[in-house]
Amino acid sequence: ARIAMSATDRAKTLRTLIGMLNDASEVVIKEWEAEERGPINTTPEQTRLASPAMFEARRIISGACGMFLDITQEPTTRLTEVANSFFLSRALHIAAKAKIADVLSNVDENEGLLVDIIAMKVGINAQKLTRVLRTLCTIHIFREVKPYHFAHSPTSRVMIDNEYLRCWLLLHAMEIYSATDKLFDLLFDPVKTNSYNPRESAWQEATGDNLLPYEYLEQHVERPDGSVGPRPQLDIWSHAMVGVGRASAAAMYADYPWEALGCGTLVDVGGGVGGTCLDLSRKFPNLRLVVQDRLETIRKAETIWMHEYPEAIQTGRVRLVAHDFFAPQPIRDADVYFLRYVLHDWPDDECVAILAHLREAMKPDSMVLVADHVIHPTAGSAYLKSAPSPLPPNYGSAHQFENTHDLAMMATHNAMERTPEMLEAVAVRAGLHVIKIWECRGGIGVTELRRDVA
Ligand SMILES: C[S@@+](CC[C@H](N)C(=O)[O-])C[C@H]1O[C@@H](n2cnc3c(N)ncnc32)[C@H](O)[C@@H]1O
Repeated sequence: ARIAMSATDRAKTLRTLIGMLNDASEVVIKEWEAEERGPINTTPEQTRLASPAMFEARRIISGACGMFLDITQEPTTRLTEVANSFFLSRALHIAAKAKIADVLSNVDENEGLLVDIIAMKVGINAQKLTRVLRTLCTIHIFREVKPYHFAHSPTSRVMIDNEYLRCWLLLHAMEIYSATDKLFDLLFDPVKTNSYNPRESAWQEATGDNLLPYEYLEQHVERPDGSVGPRPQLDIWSHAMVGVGRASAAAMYADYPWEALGCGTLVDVGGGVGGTCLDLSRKFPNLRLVVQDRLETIRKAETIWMHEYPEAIQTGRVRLVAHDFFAPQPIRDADVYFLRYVLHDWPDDECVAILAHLREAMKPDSMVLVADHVIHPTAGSAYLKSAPSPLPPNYGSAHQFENTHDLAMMATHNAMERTPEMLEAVAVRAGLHVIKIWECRGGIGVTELRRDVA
């Protein structure tokens, strides 16, 4: 039988949502006022990190607006909008590639810049560019201040002279975008649909070889300027990772109790060039740190650290060590084995292998800290705080990015973001358990794994 909400129920839900929007808006307004009164010289890190109240208010507003639209919109209209919303992404990709934000950086907010001038600078037909920009203006990215004259909106302004962000936006426009097209066929292929082989993902279908994303990006090719070297996309990826890492890192430092680690040893497994450890070593001078990654990455790390923080290396407080995380862990009995953005790159069997090597090296009170996006199941999780009713337990629309990013992991690595329950299932196979999750304001969570449940 069809179950439809009665008019009375719908009205009740709508009114509750309006109440929530009202209350959350007051929190946001108070924060804005406090910001205006507050000290001007906050560090960029503090500026980016919302207070816990602001973070919660934003989640509620986003979830409530999503639900409000769903209830009030005509269903076919809404479904149609979702079906072609990839053109919104495409319009943003085009604006990022054309560096429209920089072209408009000094333009008068009331006058705007005539589209013909913008078009000439970026090399796109003026009428077509108008339509791309109007698509974005409709969702409040840029503004058309008078006919054919464009200026910044508060949101588009963030893109000015922000190469890290530009690369992060563009990242979604390249192989990941082509892979979404291949995912469509792949999921219906009776054999390939069941593969969790990282070399059989939509990425390989899109690139036409069997290389993993990083192998592909690092592959030496002839570049547009005639030189031979890694693919030009690698630069965009590297910049994008710095940008996104910085944005989520501030919340991770603020919302996990790092001080409690005292003068313990933390091994950053698959730690890249050691960006997290660079921050941790400055903020928590008592910590002893080991960065492990593949040899080529560790070589890059050595150059960076000798420039950024040579004393940490010279005194031996920070060590940079080449190590394959699919081999036995050489550093035994460390207090913490830390994995940021590592497990989400791998299917379950590979994660079990990585964790089993750590389990083998752990003393009884060692822990593994996994920093990754946490998928909050739509029907809720015992490990995570549920949103207030009538929002879905995972805050609905406010959780959208975690889910779409999970699909990006599916398309690029045949891997996944995990729910706490999925991570627990993987951990158990390696002899570990999920003990606690610190939900950080930046969208990632820090999950503590131990050998024994206390
Ligand atoms: C997404 S990056 C995350 C880097 C770092 N943890 C961070 O949060 O910035 C994944 C890292 O895993 C490393 N990696 C991949 N395969 C590895 C392996 N078999 N052994 C060690 N590191 C590996 C890569 O070189 C890369 O630095």
